[in-house]
Amino acid sequence: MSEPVETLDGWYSLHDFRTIDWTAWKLAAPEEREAALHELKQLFEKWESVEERKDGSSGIYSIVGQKADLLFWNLRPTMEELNKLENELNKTKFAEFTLPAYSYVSVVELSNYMAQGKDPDTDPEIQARLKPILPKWDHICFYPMDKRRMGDDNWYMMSKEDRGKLMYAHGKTGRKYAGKIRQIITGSIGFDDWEWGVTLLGHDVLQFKKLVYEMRFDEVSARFAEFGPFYVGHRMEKEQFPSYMQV
Ligand code: VOV
Repeated sequence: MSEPVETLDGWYSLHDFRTIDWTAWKLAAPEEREAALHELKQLFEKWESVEERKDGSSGIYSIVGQKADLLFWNLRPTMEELNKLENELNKTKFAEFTLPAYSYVSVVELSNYMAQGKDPDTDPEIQARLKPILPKWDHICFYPMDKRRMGDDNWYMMSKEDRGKLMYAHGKTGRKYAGKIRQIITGSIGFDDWEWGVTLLGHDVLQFKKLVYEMRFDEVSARFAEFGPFYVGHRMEKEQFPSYMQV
């Protein structure tokens, strides 16, 4: 049997994709729309204060294309907190004008393929990666993925050493994009339909295409990666929200 790799697990993650019911929004009275936006602003402020206390992190994104209009991405120390937060959002007036588009439940994950003998509980760099305050970079790309289990291309039947070599080459490709793209890998085995969520943050949207394309040629992606739907979008400040919703 091949040996599993140990994972370090950090904050829990909920990617909550919504579609706006523009017809209902347009039909609503201006006071109703204003009240909905005011209530939502208060919720965003609450998320901001959680982030200031470093008890979690949140991002609001506008999604391009018909798969969704908005992404609310929240990271929290426990899954219960995410569940509470989701419920709170669902009870807002604003949520009455949204339809669920997609959601993804996972936990920030680091695998110890590249373990360097650091103590994960005290090492500040590892802790910052496990409990990431989302960088305020302009663009986001999210997709779920699996590692293939088919015939000779079965990731889970390979030795840890061989998997480690492929992951090393993967990391080498990724590091070429240092400063351009930040990746946050979240593990979702047992939580959601795919094995990992890949979230990329960048200053230039084109760099997502360049990185994902280049990685397709790495053996680990070429032989083993299966991909779900891709979502791409732009970060929004809470102050931009009223003009985004202006009709
Ligand atoms: C900025 C780009 C970038 C960089 C630097 C990077 C580096 C690294 C390192 C060093 C490691 C291993 C240790 C750890 O940190 O866990 C990983 C781990 C992982 N990655 Fe990665 N990855 C990137 C980017 C990056 C992308 C774009 C993808 C999607 C693949 C593609 O083809 O579309 C991806 C996937 C993953 C996954 C699913 C894992 C977990 C695999 C497992 O079996 O456990 N990743 N990744």
